Amino acid sequence: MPIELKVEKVANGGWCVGRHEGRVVFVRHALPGERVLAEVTEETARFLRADAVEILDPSPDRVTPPCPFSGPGRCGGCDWQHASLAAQRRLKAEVVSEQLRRLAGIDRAVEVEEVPGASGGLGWRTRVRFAAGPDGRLGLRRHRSHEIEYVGSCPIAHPGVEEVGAEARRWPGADTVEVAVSSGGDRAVIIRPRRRVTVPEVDASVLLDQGRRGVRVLTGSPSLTERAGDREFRVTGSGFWQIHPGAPETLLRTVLELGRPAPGERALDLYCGAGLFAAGLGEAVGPEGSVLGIESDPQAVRDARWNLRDLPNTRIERGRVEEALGAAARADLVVADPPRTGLGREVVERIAGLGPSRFVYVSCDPATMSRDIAWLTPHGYELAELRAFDQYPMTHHVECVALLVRR
Ligand SMILES: C[S@@+](CC[C@H](N)C(=O)[O-])C[C@H]1O[C@@H](n2cnc3c(N)ncnc32)[C@H](O)[C@@H]1O
Repeated sequence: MPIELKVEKVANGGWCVGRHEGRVVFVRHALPGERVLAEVTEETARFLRADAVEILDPSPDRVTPPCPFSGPGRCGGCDWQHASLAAQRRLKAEVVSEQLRRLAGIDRAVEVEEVPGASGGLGWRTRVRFAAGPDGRLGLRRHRSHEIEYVGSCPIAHPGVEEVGAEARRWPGADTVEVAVSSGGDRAVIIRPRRRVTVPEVDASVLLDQGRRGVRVLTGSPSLTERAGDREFRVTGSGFWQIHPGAPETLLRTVLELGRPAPGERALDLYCGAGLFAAGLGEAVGPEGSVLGIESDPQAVRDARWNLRDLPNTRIERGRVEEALGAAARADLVVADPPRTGLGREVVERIAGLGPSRFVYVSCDPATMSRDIAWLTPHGYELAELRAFDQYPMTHHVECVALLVRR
């Protein structure tokens, strides 16, 4: 039986908050201010989760979703297809502000900026990992489910991903099939096999089999070429690279603007991936300065070392930041771009112990970022600037770049 809800404010993670018989309800497919009928999808003692299945009073921000596969019980890839792009950015800004206030005690108005390269919030995703069903058909996972929504196409995928045509083929034996297009013009298909895969014909220059024993090249070369500014980066297989085409340059520029690396300084790039920020830092600090990048993925470390081979002042250390940071001595500037889980207390304390005058925190989760900022505050750091970017339109995700300075 659906329940009737008056939807209140937005919450982190693509939910809005309502109330039912004294319990909080986290509701998807709704917008603040709406009255909806919602189907309960999960019930705990403290809260309910629900999907809005009928909109009784729609918000003026509601639009017809551009994707025919989105909606209650359908593809779980997007959260805000039913909101205008302006409303999505407003909701994300509210979430970042709220997390900073609640978890770090900081009152700050936030504006979420557009990232160039995604007209109307569509056609931006340069890497899409499809799940393969038992018959080899491809689709995307439903929200909080292993079930697959068999999408004929994905409107947030970059046109190059769609041109590969992977969703139109069958991939018997595959577990997942990732399609990646690079700014250097490569089109790659990376297959994770469940058993022997029968590979269909697709329009890709690179075909890789990324099994348990590493990357096996079926066609082309094992790596893609990405470009940011006037530099080229090698990224092997499904190694990390920002998935919005405008993100590498936007983030690199913002990191350098906020961090202001100066000639002769010592900088760290934690969770450095293929070396995007380390490259910019290495150029800025010059031959008298130095940059240490730390990264745990062995293939990303090999890529970063290759990408920075013309910058002898940069060094990449392979290891988990939690352990490898112990060997670092002092730093003028620290840049960190951790996964969604954030830094954690141990890494926060190690960073503070290095005594940088500036710390630039690149984060894809405003909750863990705000928590880490709260842990940095007693060490004498304060939030000086914050930029937020709509790097994942149609989803609830938002990218922040925060500058913390030592008082
Ligand atoms: C969000 S990506 C950032 C990469 C890079 N800054 C970029 O923009 O291309 C995070 C990176 O951290 C690495 N990573 C994850 N956990 C780590 C850890 N505990 N220590 C070191 N690196 C880690 C991942 O392999 C990934 O390359």
